[in-house]
Amino acid sequence: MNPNSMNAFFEVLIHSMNDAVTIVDADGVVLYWNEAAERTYGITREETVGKRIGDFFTRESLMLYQVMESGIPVRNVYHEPRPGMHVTINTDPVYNEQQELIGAISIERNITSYVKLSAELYSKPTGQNLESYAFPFKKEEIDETSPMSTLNYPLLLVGHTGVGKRSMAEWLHQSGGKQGNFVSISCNSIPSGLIDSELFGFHAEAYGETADKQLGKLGLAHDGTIYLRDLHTVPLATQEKLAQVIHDRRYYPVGSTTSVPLTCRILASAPAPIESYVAQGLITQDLYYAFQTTYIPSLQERKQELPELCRLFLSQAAEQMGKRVPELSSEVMTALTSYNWPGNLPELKNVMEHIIIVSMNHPVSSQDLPPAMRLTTLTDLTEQAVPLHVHSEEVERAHIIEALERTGGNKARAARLLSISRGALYYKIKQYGLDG
Ligand SMILES: Nc1ncnc2c1ncn2[C@@H]1O[C@H](COP(=O)(O)OP(=O)(O)OP(=O)(O)O)[C@@H](O)[C@H]1O
Repeated sequence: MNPNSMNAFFEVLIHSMNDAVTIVDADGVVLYWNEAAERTYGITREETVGKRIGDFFTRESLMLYQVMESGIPVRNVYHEPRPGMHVTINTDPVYNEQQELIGAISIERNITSYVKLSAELYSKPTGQNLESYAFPFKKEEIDETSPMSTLNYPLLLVGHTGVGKRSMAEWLHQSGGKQGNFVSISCNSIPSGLIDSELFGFHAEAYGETADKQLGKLGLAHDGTIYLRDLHTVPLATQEKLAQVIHDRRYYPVGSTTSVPLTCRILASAPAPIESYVAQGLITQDLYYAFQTTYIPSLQERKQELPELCRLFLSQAAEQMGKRVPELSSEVMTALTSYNWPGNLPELKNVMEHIIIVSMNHPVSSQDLPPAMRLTTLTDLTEQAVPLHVHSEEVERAHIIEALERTGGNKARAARLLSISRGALYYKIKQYGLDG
């Protein structure tokens, strides 16, 4: 394909994008200004193309100049270009084949509707029970006949650490109207030699123990639910027995030749991706297929629920500490949404507790967040005064006049404000005939 056709494709691509695209040459002169940019800023292509970007925008243009100077791209910089409009910006320098700088591209994603939605969801209580609302599955969404709600159906909850598997299991137990206990067992904390008796109990005669100690966790969960956390750490021989128990719905206490009926529901958890644990032989095929498997998404896959979860954990922490539940500003919600949450719900809980401890102001600002999740804003990146070289001559002249007026004619201070040397300012004052 010839390069001109390729250019035609790129041009259509850029103009059809929903993100605002600005392309400037190495002097900051606008080469491209797509339709989304026209919509976002209310300035037409005809007005911008061929002009210096600095004549229209200060901070945005500075970022383009900065990446051209540093050669380092910037990602996900948050900016509120006008009140109520929220964007995140990616900017990259562009080089030709000889590695010479030829300009820069900035792509701005308008996240206003998302930020507004988050703020709305955060501020409008739904009137539902928060605990259950905070689960990735809604009670009414779970079909009565689905394995998730069907009583006594063994269910394996798969997901990364801290996604809420245990809470989900407890909720299934409670909402299933079980009479018996919810008994949880962390399989990786039990020495492998003891796990069988821990689960199945043992025959009193074989060990001479008291009657109370005969019951294993399966027995203690009579008419209730047993939750086996980290199923993949159960020794393989015990896994085979468990698969058999699920199949027969009966089990043998250790040392006994008489089987007893299984009267509880078995729920278990394992990390994702479960298939790799099965492939590695850490979970036997028999046991894996004895369960229905349900994937619990990580927090970064269910960010739409962040406002609810924030509200839940904030109110829990506030109640514990006897404090008021603070408002979260849209800037904070944007920062929380941009973060990836590798630690899932416990990390979110922790951050909400941190906010309650440190926040003195209402609403909470992004400064109240732990440093790793504070937003980089355009203002952070472009804090210094506006250097003169970003503007065209006409605008440059106006800026010099303004700087001189602001400093009462003090040329040294005006030069500092414009980020140029005093000598350069004298030269420009003369060039623009401002010395009369
Ligand atoms: N729906 C919910 N409502 C309230 N708190 C919740 C909810 N879901 C999870 N949590 C909280 O999130 C934290 C992590 O949840 P949980 O212990 O259930 O995760 P997990 O996936 O079982 O963790 P692990 O991988 O360590 O076994 C807990 O503090 C729990 O109280």
